[in-house]
Amino acid sequence: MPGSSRTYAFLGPEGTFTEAALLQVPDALQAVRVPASNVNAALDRVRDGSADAAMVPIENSVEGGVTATLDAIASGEELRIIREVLVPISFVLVARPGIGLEEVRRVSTHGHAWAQCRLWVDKHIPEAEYVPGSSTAAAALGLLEQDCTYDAAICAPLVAREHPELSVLGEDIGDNPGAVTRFILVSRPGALPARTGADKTTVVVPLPEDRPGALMEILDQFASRGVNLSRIESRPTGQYLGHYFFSIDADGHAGEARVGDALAGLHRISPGTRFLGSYPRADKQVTPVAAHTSDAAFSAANTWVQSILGAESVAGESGSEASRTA
Ligand SMILES: O=C(O)C(=O)C[C@]1(C(=O)O)C=C[C@@H](O)C=C1
Repeated sequence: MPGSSRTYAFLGPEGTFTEAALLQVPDALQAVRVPASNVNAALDRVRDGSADAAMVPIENSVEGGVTATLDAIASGEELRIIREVLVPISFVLVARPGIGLEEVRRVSTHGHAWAQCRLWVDKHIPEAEYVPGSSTAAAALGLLEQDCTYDAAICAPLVAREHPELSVLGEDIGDNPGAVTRFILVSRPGALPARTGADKTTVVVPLPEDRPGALMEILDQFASRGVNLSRIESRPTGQYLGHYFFSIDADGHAGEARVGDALAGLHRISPGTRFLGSYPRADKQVTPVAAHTSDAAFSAANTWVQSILGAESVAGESGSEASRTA
C-alpha cells in the first residue's frame, strides 16, 4: 500500500552482511531501507523516530559479541529486539584494478571481518597493514574512489559480483568455513512479539558492587527456574574501572512464568536490570521445558501459596485462634 511502508535503518552501505540480514525480514524488500555509517547512527534513527527499526550485528560465531551493538543497546533511551536473523559468512579479497596479490600492502575491512580472516592473511599477505573500515562494503567501495589510501578490501562475494571493476584476489578466505553472524532487528518499546515456544530473551544486568557472589546470584535466577542461557558477556559500563554489566541471552519468552520469575529475581538483585526483548529464535528450535518449571507448575504453586495466605490472612485479621483453624 503506498505511503504505508516501513523504514528500516541498517549498517550500510548496500552490500554489507547486515543488509543481507535485513533482506531476510519479510517486508524489507518493499520497505524504505536507509543505510547508516555505523551501529550507533542506525540505532539513533530508531530512537529519533526517523526509522521504525534497525538491523545491526550482535554476535559472530568466530569473533564473539559485537561490542558496538552490545554497548549501544545497553544504555541510552530504551530499545527492544523484535527479531533475530542468522547469516552465513564468507569473504573475498578484492583489489583495485591492476593490483596483484604480491602488491597488496594495505587492506581495509570491518574489524570483525579482519579478525575472521587472520590465518589467510598471515599465509598470503603477511606484511599487509590493516586499515579499519566502517563495514566490509564501505571498504570495498572505497577502492573505487580516486584518493583511496589502501590497495585491497575484504568483503562479501556479492559486492565483488556487483562491482566487476574490482578484481577478486582471494575467495572463501575466512578462517572458519562455517562462520555465522547473528543480527538483531531493534525497534522502540512496544507490544512484545508473541510467544512461539522457540524464543529468546535478552537482558542487561549491571553487576551489583561490593557484594560477594553477585554473579552467582544472577546466574542462579536462571538456573533454579530451568532457564538455559545461550550467551553471557561482561562489558565495562565505561563509568569507571571495574564497573561492569552482563549482557545475557536466555532461552524462553518473558511471558513464560519461569522466565518472568527469573526477570523479577534479577530486578531484585540488580534494580538497574534492563529488559531488551523477547523474540522468536532464528533457528526455530523449540525450548524444552521441564514439567516442574512449566507455566502450569508455577500456576499450581502460586495457587497453593495463595491458599495458605488466604487462611493466614483471615487469621491475621481477626487474630483469633478460632478463625485460623476455620
Ligand atoms: O561489515 C559488514 O558487512 C557487516 O555487516 C558487519 C559485520 C560485523 O559486524 O560482524 C557483519 C558480519 C561479518 O561478521 C563482518 C562484519
